[in-house]
Amino acid sequence: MNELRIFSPATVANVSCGFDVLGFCLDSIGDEMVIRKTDKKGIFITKIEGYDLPFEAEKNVAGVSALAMYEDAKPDFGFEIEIYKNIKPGSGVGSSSASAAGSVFGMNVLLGRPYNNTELSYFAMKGEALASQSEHADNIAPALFGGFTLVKSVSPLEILEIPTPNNLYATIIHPQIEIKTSEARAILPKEVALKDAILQWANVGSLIHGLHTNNYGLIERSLHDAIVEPHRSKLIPLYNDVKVAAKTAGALGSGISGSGPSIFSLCEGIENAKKVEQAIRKVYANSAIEFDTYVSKINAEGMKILN
Ligand SMILES: Nc1ncnc2c1ncn2[C@@H]1O[C@H](COP(=O)(O)OP(=O)(O)O)[C@@H](O)[C@H]1O
Ligand SMILES: N[C@@H](CCOP(=O)(O)O)C(=O)O
Repeated sequence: MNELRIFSPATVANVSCGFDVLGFCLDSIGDEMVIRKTDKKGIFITKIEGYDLPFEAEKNVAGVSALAMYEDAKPDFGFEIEIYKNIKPGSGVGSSSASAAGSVFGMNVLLGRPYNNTELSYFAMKGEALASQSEHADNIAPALFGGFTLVKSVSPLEILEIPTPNNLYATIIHPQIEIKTSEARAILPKEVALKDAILQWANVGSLIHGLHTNNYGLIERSLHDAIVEPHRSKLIPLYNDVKVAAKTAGALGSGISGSGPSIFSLCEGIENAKKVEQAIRKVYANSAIEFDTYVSKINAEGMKILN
């Protein structure tokens, strides 16, 4: 095989209480990428459609992760990368991670799959660091593994796959403003109060237990963020109104998706997820801000090979 086209999914990182460690993979939003072997050695980004992004491999997250893997694999050929972007950069649903993870996923298939998903996450993290100025894998791991993932540690990289209750859906609203992950990280405090840390690790533990035991009530009671949301929510217009509307319409809970501005809600069942979508659309419909909404099953598979 010399060429393949992939679907590289969007993700929701953090999942309220799990800043930098928890994430899940979406089904209905993502980019497409074509990865092709070429005789000329090196990494070449040859096409980008959808958004204006750099073609130089060193300046594009897809190129940086590809170079990290290429330097390790040392093949006697090169790769061309085409990026068909649907996920707006700065959206908070893993625009950068879809590209950073997509290039290495596709190259790995063309190389005969020498790397496992954790190794691919390691290379992808190098690309993600270009966009966010930080090496985290909570947006990359779910794109590569699918489902929910927990990044237990980045050095050494250890990623755990968490089971997803069958009837769990996500509703996303993406207000069309750009928040760069690097900027949303820069406003966070360097230290946290012990009382907030206690709340947070109790919620992370109970959210993981709720996911393992299909306990929607426990998931609902765990979707709280005492540490990051108070700072970042100020960057997102109508944030609290969306949370209240989603809860009133039956969501288990809502939070900032990744570094924002997208807001996710988790819902039991597709009917609930669609009701929540209608309710949060009404919140933004009365504003001057353009927005998109999506309802998605949790994508258990992650990346998909299209042909
Ligand atoms: N292939 C790429 N896809 C998306 N963003 C990229 C890519 N390459 C470089 N970037 C840069 O990364 C930044 C967007 O990443 P980030 O702020 O993390 O947004 P998101 O939360 O949507 O992933 C922008 O500055 C963008 O120019
Ligand atoms: N944990 C990171 C996740 C960023 O995700 P993205 O989808 O906004 O790229 C953070 O919150 O900074």
